[in-house]
Amino acid sequence: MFRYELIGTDGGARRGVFHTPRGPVRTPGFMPVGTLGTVKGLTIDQVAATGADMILGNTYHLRLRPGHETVAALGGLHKMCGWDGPILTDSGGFQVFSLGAINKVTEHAATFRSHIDGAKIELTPEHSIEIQQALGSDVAMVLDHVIALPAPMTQVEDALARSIRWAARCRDAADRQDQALFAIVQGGLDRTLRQQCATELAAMPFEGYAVGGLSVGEPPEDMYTTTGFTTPHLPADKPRYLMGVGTPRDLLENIARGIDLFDCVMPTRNGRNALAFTDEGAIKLRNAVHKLDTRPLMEDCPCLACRHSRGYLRHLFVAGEMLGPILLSHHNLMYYGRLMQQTRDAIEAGQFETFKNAKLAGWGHEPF
Ligand SMILES: CC1(C)O[C@H]2[C@@H](O1)[C@@]1(COC(C)(C)O1)O[C@@H]2CNc1nc2cc3nc(N)[nH]c(=O)c3cc2[nH]1
Ligand SMILES: [Zn+2]
Repeated sequence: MFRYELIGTDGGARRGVFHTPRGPVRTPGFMPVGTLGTVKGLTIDQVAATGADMILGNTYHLRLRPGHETVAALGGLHKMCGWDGPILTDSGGFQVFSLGAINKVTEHAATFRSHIDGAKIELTPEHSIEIQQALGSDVAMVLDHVIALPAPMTQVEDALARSIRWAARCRDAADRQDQALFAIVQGGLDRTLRQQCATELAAMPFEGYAVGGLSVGEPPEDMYTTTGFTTPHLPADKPRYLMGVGTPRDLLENIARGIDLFDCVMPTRNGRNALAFTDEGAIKLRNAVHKLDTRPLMEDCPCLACRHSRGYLRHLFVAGEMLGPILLSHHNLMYYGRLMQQTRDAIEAGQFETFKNAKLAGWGHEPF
């Protein structure tokens, strides 16, 4: 049902395919974030046109609204959204700690109040799996205990140990052949803790392995270092997914360190805020400098925004027209999708290092 096929490597970079019952996921690959069953502002066909093979949904958000039983009654996440490719759902581990109002963590569960109506919700490893099964995602994530960095070492160790125990409970609860379960490595920025955690989870039967606890505000170099000493301890025959990452530079730096899959709100969130990703770095469309610019964002981009001029896009944002965020979200996801396609080609050609350096040079020093 689920199989990771390693096609080739170039240094630390891997070119592969993650085979799933709903189709193949080309790696390295980027997953657009569809938190509430929609990639904000885009139709599912527009998302497909960006080259995405798999999209992400969120257990925490969908549990609160419209509710996992409602999603199930509407035929499950795929049918409800109209996406018949693979869907990965995050477990709620991160959202409870980043969005959930006052939460309490015991061995049994993470308890929080809904940020929507204040209802008290108890998220156990078993309940997270139950929700993800009701949503019908192809890949489920274990429930983990994510803590904000920086944190005292004792707190990092405590959350790490709980995350491993919760991963085992998720493994026991996840009994569907058609739904993969990915483990999540924690351990802060500590080399020893990360390697211990990766090794312990690698000894358990998971279909994939995520590196969690990063992209939480740490300096990019610390993220890259941490990924670099974690991936060698993950199984080479399973996909590796770096959660919540990142900028185009983050993607290439982490692909160089053995990461296969990514998700991040940046392309869509920044798109809604008039920031465009291009090979020359970020373009802030509200800037007056674009007022009379007749050029598209990028000459060779097939997206919906690049049929128009920068001047028009700026006008849409200045006027507060809803088309602005829609067009720029499409461009940014197309940029990420094309970047991943170019990366896969570069790895196959044994040119990844040259390709990465050329991209970094084009993006400049403070790219995004
Ligand atoms: C809260 C919100 C919407 O999620 C995004 C975004 O803000 C923001 C805030 O600032 C940026 C960095 C741009 O990204 O951080 C989030 C992206 N970083 C991230 N997502 C994660 C999801 C995770 N899920 C689980 N189960 N376990 C994890 O350890 C985990 C770690 C993660 N790290
Ligand atoms: Zn474009």
